[in-house]
Amino acid sequence: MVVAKKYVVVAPFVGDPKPNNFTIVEEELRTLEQNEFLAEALYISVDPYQRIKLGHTIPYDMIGGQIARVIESKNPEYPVSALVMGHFGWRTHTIVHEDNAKSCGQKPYLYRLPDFGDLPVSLGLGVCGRVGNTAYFGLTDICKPSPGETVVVSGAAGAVGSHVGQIAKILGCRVIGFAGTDDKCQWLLNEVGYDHAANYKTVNIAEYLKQQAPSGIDCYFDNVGGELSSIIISQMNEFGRVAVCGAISGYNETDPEKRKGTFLQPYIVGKQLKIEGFLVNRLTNVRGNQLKMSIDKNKLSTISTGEPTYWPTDTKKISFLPKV
Ligand SMILES: NC(=O)C1=CN([C@@H]2O[C@H](COP(=O)(O)OP(=O)(O)OC[C@H]3O[C@@H](n4cnc5c(N)ncnc54)[C@H](OP(=O)(O)O)[C@@H]3O)[C@@H](O)[C@H]2O)C=CC1
Ligand SMILES: CCCCCC(=O)/C=C/[C@@H]1[C@@H](C/C=C\CCCC(=O)O)[C@@H](O)C[C@H]1O
Repeated sequence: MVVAKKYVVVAPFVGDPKPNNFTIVEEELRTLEQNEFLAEALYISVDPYQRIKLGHTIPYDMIGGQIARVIESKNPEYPVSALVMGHFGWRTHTIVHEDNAKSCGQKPYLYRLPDFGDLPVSLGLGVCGRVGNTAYFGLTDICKPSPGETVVVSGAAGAVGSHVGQIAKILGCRVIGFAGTDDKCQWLLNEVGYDHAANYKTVNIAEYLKQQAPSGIDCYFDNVGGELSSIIISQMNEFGRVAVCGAISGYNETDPEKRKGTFLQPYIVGKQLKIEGFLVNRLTNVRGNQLKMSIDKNKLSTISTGEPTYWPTDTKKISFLPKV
């Protein structure tokens, strides 16, 4: 009999998530029924949305995507040793019934990974998975940048932002990023390929943008929300486009007073801006063929020719997950 270990959220998140928000529980798994398979986690994704996905009554099993290997199967579509991406949560072993997995709220819920060749399969959670798709579809479907335009990215050194910058450069744009340390900014400039990068904690953001984007901003990929975003949006050109991807500056903030923002409507109306929020699942569902292509061919072939680049993250044992 297989005993799974899983993370259970036992205390609500207040501020930064902490180890005592979780406990690890052992779960004895039953034998497989027809059409089920047993998946063993190889890589588990730790993402900002996991702390704000609401509607759960404590205690609940921690959510999240993982790359897993099929180690036992009664489903010919998922034979032993196949690799899958699935939203199984933070757990070591999962009995998966394809129909149940497909009806869970977080699409894309379950699919087999293509052969990644020499590339690490963890990319199925990164550039060849939701991270890459969020960057690619958010930028190209919503910002729709043209060559020569100026694109600003917040959360630029994060998983999504570092890919947005690379894709924008591939599309021929001038790219400016904001990140929270000088080291991250150097990395953006020297390795990721951003044209300009600044530490939003120490720089005068409005002045910096006037210097580095003297002709104004055409596209803004917003990962953070809050005051940084308000300053950027107030400097956009006529018909500028904003892809609102996330609002990480507020995820740990429990004081509603600190979430109040600048009155932006005059800029939005005066400059006739388009500001659109998105969840990557909508864009990948609409462009389902491209999602398949991106994990089958496009992303992998562009990686193997050198762009976009990915930076594998150190992997840790499951006991380290809350610290990540
Ligand atoms: N819409 C969608 O479908 C999806 C949205 N997202 C969103 O994309 C965003 C980025 O996700 P991802 O790249 O995976 O995250 P990462 O965890 O890789 O990076 C997030 C970065 O955000 C920065 N950050 C944290 N707090 C603040 C703050 N107060 N102000 C400005 N920056 C801050 C931090 O960098 P620093 O040190 O530079 O501050 C941090 O490293 C998130 O908002 C996430 O919710 C992600 C996936 C799908
Ligand atoms: C202010 C919320 C911004 C969330 C951005 C984000 O990281 C989205 C990630 C999605 C995630 C949906 C998570 C929260 C959405 C809240 C609304 C809801 O459906 O409850 C998940 O579904 C897949 C990620 O791409």
